[in-house]
Amino acid sequence: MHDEHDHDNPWRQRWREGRIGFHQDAAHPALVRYWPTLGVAPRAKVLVPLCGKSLDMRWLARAGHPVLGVELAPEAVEQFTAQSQEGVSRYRLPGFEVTRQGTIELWCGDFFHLHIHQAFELGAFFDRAALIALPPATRQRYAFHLAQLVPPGVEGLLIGVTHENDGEGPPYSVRGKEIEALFERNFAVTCLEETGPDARGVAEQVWRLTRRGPK
Ligand SMILES: C[S@@+](CC[C@H](N)C(=O)[O-])C[C@H]1O[C@@H](n2cnc3c(N)ncnc32)[C@H](O)[C@@H]1O
Repeated sequence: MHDEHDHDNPWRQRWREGRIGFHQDAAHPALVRYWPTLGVAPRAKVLVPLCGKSLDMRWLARAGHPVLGVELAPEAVEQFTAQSQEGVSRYRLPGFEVTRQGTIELWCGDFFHLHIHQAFELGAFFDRAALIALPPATRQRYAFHLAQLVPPGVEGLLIGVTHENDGEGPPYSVRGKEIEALFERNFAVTCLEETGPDARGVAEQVWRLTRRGPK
């Protein structure tokens, strides 16, 4: 099987070469706008799959949430922790090298290897450019895996994009119908906002997902 940790993994190459155009220099505006409208408990731990070095994690931590980010590229983890003066501690878990800075834990490894027993106490999740970073078949695995990790009642935001070059990515264009087909079985799915296409024809959608099932 393809080893996601492989040095030749395309994402590892991107990070090594600094081709990280997806990174934003501030927390995502939709996180700031919509997070407070979710029913997430104040100190709930937030899972950030495929987290990169996103400042969304700093925003969530400042809002009082412990954060568990999962990221394949050690470069992303190093660059993230270097943004702050705060001390860092490191330890190993099966499949992951964990770096902790304050209330933020970055688990370096393959998201698909994150086991439900390692992901206990997750109270929310935030996906910006995670699902849409993945090709179609892997998106199904992602939706299923996320559903396995979070207990019923847990809420999260998912920020995706659509564009005209269907089939090309990342970022892949993932339309509303596909989001619903991927998640509806296990989540209540609501579109909160759709921004019109920008100059490159890329439109952004903000989704609220609530894990179904008895609490
Ligand atoms: C499009 S970027 C988005 C990063 C971040 N969410 C942001 O908004 O800046 C996708 C990230 O997922 C990471 N990644 C890809 N596949 C992964 C996997 N299977 N497990 C963990 N991280 C992965 C990549 O290295 C990359 O940093």
